[in-house]
Amino acid sequence: MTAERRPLRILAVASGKGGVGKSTLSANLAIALHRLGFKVGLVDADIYGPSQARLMGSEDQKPVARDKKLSPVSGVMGIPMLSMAHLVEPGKALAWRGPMVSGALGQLIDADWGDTEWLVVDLPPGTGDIQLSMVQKHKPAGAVIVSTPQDLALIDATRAVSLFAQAGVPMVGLVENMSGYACPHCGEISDPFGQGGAEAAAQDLAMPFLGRIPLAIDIRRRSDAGDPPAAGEGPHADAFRAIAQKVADWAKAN
Ligand SMILES: Nc1ncnc2c1ncn2[C@@H]1O[C@H](COP(=O)(O)OP(=O)(O)OP(=O)(O)O)[C@@H](O)[C@H]1O
Repeated sequence: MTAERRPLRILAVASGKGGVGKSTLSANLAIALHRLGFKVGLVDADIYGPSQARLMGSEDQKPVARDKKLSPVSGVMGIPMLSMAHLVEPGKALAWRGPMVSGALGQLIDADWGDTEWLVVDLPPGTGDIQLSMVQKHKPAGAVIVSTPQDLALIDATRAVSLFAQAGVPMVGLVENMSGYACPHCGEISDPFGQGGAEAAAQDLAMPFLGRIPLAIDIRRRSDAGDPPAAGEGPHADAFRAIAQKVADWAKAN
């Protein structure tokens, strides 16, 4: 009875640029952390373009509200989660201004998360209203930045890093996604976006490099089908687990 309830801590997953695989990483990271024994939940903070309901195979579920608090739905491996996709009709555009979006984000984050200890929050790309609301109101315990290896994405990633740094949010590290493509026919590895860019950028920014995820058809196919590779076995699951392990080490030390 006297045991202290552990506060829910937020792990923000962000990128400067869109389409670099932030949602894919967030879903797989949440699953990999869950498999490492962490009590994780997942919030899709991409209010205008939510994708986590699909990635986590929970599109058909509707959250209920109890005492004005939403109860999360259940994603892959029973991970509690919430996304605007659970609350609005599929395909319907949300024409909302900043304050409404910030209110919606608050409803998702301040839901009834039970004994969840870590909330992985998938942010929309860039440094706009949602990101500001996130750092000012919800104070993440740490941020993971996702980038592809090419220069333009890395410049944008640097901007995202700077937003969190200005707000005093600790950096967990940088993940390089879509690095190296293995041809499914001949096995030859090519680097459509260059190689090693994110690791070098992490060094320049004096932040840890958490690892790389290859550009792989299987990752796209399984994630888009609501069965993310981190939930299975194989080299992709191993790659996500290795990143989750580094995040877990950081979490234990902080
Ligand atoms: N490592 C990968 N290999 C292959 N496809 C990937 C990989 N990572 C992401 N994708 C695919 O790229 C597309 C964009 O990924 P995702 O939606 O995760 O990016 P995002 O950064 O969250 O995008 P947005 O800016 O729209 O929020 C998706 O179709 C996803 O399946």
